[in-house]
Amino acid sequence: MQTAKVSDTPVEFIVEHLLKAKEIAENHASIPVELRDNLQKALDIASGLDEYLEQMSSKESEPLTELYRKSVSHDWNKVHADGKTLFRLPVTCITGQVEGQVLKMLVHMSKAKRVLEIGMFTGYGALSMAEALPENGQLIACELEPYLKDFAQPIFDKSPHGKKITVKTGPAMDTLKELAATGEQFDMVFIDADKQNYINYYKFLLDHNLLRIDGVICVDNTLFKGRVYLKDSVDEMGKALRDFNQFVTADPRVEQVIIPLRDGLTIIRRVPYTPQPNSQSGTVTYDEVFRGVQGKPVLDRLRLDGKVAYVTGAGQGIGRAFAHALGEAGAKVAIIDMDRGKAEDVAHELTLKGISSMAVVADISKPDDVQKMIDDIVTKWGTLHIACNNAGINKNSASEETSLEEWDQTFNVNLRGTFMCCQAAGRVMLKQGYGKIINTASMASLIVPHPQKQLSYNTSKAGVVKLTQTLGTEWIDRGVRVNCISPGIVDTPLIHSESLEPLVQRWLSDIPAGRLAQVTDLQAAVVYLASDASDYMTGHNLVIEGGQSLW
Ligand SMILES: C[S@@+](CC[C@H](N)C(=O)[O-])C[C@H]1O[C@@H](n2cnc3c(N)ncnc32)[C@H](O)[C@@H]1O
Repeated sequence: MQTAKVSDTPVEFIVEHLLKAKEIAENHASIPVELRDNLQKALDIASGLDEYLEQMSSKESEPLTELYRKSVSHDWNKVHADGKTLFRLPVTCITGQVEGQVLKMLVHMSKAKRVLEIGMFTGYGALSMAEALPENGQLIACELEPYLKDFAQPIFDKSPHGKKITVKTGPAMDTLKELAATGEQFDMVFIDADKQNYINYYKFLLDHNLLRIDGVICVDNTLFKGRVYLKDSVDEMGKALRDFNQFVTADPRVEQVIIPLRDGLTIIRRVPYTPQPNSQSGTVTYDEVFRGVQGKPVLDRLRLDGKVAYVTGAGQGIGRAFAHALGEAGAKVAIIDMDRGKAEDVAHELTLKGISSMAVVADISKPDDVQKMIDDIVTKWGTLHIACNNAGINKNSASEETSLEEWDQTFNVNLRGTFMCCQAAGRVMLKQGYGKIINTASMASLIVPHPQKQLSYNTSKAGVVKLTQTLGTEWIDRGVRVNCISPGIVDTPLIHSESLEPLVQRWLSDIPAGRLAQVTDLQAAVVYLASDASDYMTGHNLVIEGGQSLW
């Protein structure tokens, strides 16, 4: 990678001055050898830094390499002399590999979906950030010079991430006004344009809510060759950046840090700022609605970090989806299934996603298995907060022909098994004064699904609802909430079996939503019922059936 020939960053200036000092020392025989040695050591440390950072940071993608090469070999003086750009663009203004990698990391870490760049140049920073955006992510790049949009676009087009980038040409402040007028908001902003306007861009972003709370602003060149802190430095740009840094430091709406990378990169986070009551704060009501319960905004109250959960029947279908959802929300999850292979596969899936997980084999119709599964979880993770009793079976037969064997099998798993799980989990939870039990009931607890005949299933699921209501009211004053979820007809491979496939069309005509449920339609509900956000809900049957029970 080509290094800048003209000093541009504090480190490059340090190197330049050390080289001069070394030259002077070499021309003066009276300079002690010790001083020369120390100068050389300082020079080695300073001059090796940038190269080492480049070597030890992830390599850029091919489109970025091409973009960099094309940018540094372009004759920008000629472009300006030919009247193609308003200003003469110095090639040193390109964001390089290391800073590009930092920006990319920040997009990943902040989980940004919408990014704004102010000052694109040839698009190195824009493409670096776009590479970290999700498929549906969007980056808007503001650039004064239309020439640069035409320069960057062919390389953006070669990258699978280029389609996420929209370039808006013209003065950035005009674009910011347009974006504010349409109520746009961003998760991350990179300010890297005309230095004198930094403060105006920053103020506009915060004053017009263009940056979401907890969003991040990265600002380049905030050390400006060291001139922001050098006492004898008086040039316009250095002064603009010094004023900018001071303004940000005094702004209570943000937290910030300057990283001494290249010419200085400030990272600013917009914090949930609450002015002191009694200040000139108008009619703001400073209660939990405003601040969030325990200071947490509503989505944070759905998090399950530090919680221990289990899901029965988690080897496939709804249970697997529940286990993923609880894990994604932060819980450790025990995958319970009769089938060891399936339980281990799902536990492995969770581990791949960085979720703590364990596979437990249990037949929940057997009391010893149920007790052992609870003991295994408590032994491994010390406690249990969330019990998701989902395992169940469904057998079809005309009622006049339903055998006692079918009835008993269904009830043994669906109702007796669920009761045993509730009881064993409940004993741990009542002791600690906290727990969330979520049972899987069914829309069949409310209506009689047809034309299939499933008396024992329907009756057992109605029993699950009554079990839930009874436990939910009996245990809530000791901190244990019990609720259930009643899914409609869920699109699983079973539905597409030879015997059931012909019924699908019939069911669809009974469903206002016009489609079967996907297991993912149920995931948010289990997280809600498992979280503190649902603490006032107990004994509830949460029906998710696309409206089917209403027709
Ligand atoms: C330091 S370079 C940006 C480098 C770029 N972020 C990258 O990743 O390589 C500054 C850019 O800001 C643009 N610029 C300067 N004044 C501007 C303004 N008022 N509005 C929009 N862009 C501006 C310049 O044309 C130049 O391309």
